[in-house]
Amino acid sequence: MTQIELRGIEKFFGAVQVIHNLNLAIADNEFIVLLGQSGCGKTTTLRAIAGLETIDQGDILIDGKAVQHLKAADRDIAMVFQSFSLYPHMTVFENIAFPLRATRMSSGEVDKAVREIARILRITDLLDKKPSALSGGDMQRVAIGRALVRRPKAMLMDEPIGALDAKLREEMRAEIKRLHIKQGSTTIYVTHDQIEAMSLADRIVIMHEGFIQQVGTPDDVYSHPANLFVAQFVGSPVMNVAEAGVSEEAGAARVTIGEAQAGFEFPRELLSKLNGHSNGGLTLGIRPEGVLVRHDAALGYMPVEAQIIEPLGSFDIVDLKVGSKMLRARTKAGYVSGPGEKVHVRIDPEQAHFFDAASGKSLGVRL
Ligand SMILES: Nc1ncnc2c1ncn2[C@@H]1O[C@H](COP(=O)(O)OP(=O)(O)OP(=O)(O)O)[C@@H](O)[C@H]1O
Repeated sequence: MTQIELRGIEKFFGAVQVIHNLNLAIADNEFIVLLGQSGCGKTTTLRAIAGLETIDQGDILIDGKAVQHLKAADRDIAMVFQSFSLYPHMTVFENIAFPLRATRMSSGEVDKAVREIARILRITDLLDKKPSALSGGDMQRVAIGRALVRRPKAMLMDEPIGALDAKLREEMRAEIKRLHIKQGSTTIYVTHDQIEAMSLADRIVIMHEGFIQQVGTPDDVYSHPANLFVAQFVGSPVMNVAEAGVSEEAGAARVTIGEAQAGFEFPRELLSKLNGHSNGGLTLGIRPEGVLVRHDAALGYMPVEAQIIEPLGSFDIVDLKVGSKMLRARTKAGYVSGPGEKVHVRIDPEQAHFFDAASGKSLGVRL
């Protein structure tokens, strides 16, 4: 049982504040991913939990006990870094056994513990090898084994697979997930890779410039982004955003973007749901899969010209000019044959997001 709670954490480096009033409660066995661009404060947060960095304000509680004044060694937390920090002169077995040597375990118990963790990580056949004989992925498996072998209260991982090539990263991602399901330890994982975050996390913490932007399940942050930053940070290709105008016309709501004369038809209830934001200061967000494209004219569809087509294998991303604004749509591969083709476009109201243009906050409108 390990719960971790961060309360009102503030951190300065000199005069620069890099963490602002950070609050987060992590449940037992939860896999939390801190996600954000380089420099947003993820690593500093992780190091503060581990005790490798001091904090200027706030409390770090492990199982309800404040630990911010404890040394790293007294917090019983293991950490895995991006660089493979193995001892080169020791075998894999000795590397994994190392944290246990300082304990009172008998050599028989150490042997058993190392073999058990090696079995879970599928590295039993590597136990007699030296790190120099291992691939990058195997080195990181050993580093994870060494971190887990003493059954720490929590596992912290800082971009543990960031240095591996794409194929290996994918493999290791699955491995880390499998390991977590099997071992079930409270884990905090730092990455700037949203696919890694989406595939691993129970909940994702999205950070920007030292502030938490949103905490939620992968589906929450993708389907209900709290603000424009999250909306554009999560999802690839990125969400289209455009300043929008909303008016009432013929019993329906009409949403215009990019100074286009014609607008997109939305259900009338949009007007009441926008709560007075319909007079301006509104930003529309729509993911490429919410931009619907068809060849022939149909009710509610606007004629437009395709600009650029990006084939991405199983689907294409097609740039469409709507007034002065470019909207990116996701279509079946080859659906639009080339630039200049005339197609018809519509925005799926159910997939539309509306934000306050000034604050960037989501207005929480669901149609
Ligand atoms: N020891 C330090 N001294 C001064 N500034 C630091 C120190 N460590 C980090 N910073 C600054 O604090 C901010 C947050 O850094 P941090 O490493 O936590 O970000 P990050 O999101 O983990 O980024 P990255 O993915 O690049 O590690 C950055 O602006 C960084 O330059």
